[in-house]
Amino acid sequence: MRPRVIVNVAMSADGKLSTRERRQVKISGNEDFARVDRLKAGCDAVAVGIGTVLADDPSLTVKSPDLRAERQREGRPEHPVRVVIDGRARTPPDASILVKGDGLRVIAVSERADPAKVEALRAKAAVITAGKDEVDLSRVLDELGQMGIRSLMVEGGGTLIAGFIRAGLADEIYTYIGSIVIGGKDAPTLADGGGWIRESDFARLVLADVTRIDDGVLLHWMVKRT
Ligand SMILES: NC(=O)C1=CN([C@@H]2O[C@H](COP(=O)(O)OP(=O)(O)OC[C@H]3O[C@@H](n4cnc5c(N)ncnc54)[C@H](O)[C@@H]3O)[C@@H](O)[C@H]2O)C=CC1
Ligand SMILES: Nc1nc(O)c(N)c(N[C@@H]2O[C@H](COP(=O)(O)O)[C@@H](O)[C@H]2O)n1
Repeated sequence: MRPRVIVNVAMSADGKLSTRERRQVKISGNEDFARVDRLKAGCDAVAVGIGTVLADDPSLTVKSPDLRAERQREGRPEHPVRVVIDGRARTPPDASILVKGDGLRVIAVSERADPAKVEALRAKAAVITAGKDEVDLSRVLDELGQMGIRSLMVEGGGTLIAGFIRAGLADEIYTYIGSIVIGGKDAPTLADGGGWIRESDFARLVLADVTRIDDGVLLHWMVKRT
């Protein structure tokens, strides 16, 4: 059974995830970061693209000691399984996602990844090879499902999220819209890459909830199945 895919991003009022040079920006306030931590703690796994690892060096750990303790009481590991979608095996061996906090890591690579880099990563993570040039996200979800993962939070960035949407694999999207304008036509957005041209290809969403948080607003969308 494939995991349910829940996308979460924070964007500026003009829809940007970071600056045009891909520098991380604090968009969420404390209340929203706490919500993100709860969402992550409720999921079996959390994924980012290699672009986010190289730009932000996130750890993707659960930050709240109470939430980590709750997971352990429930017989779950302290942190969700941390997953990097990394076609060419470019994850640095000292990346925070590999060295901070206990628990399983999964790196999903394509057949084009350098075998020596893949072998080096195997010392720190389970490696899934799926897809010829790009990572085949559908196969990755199948493999994660076989590992018992039922829910996957996708934290970004925009290229990876577009990949999940394009493949029809995203189930829910949380967008926190903060009270800043970042600007720049080349700054990352929720769904980067080539985008879609035909209206029939656009993902269709149903608005499930709207909540004021900090100085912004949280939108919770369900992705319509076509
Ligand atoms: N505000 C927020 O909530 C967040 C912001 N960000 C920002 O996003 C930026 C990074 O985003 P991106 O550069 O778009 O990188 P990304 O994190 O989306 O990674 C994209 C890369 O993943 C690899 N990939 C392999 N297979 C793929 C597939 N099937 N589909 C898509 N990608 C695949 C490709 O090498 C691709 O270039 C950073 O500036 C970061 O700060 C990232 C996460 C959350
Ligand atoms: N939810 C949210 N709000 C913001 O304002 C952000 N800048 C981000 N960024 C993403 O959060 C991840 C950080 O992970 P760790 O704290 O290192 O575990 C990372 O993927 C950022 O891009 N998110």
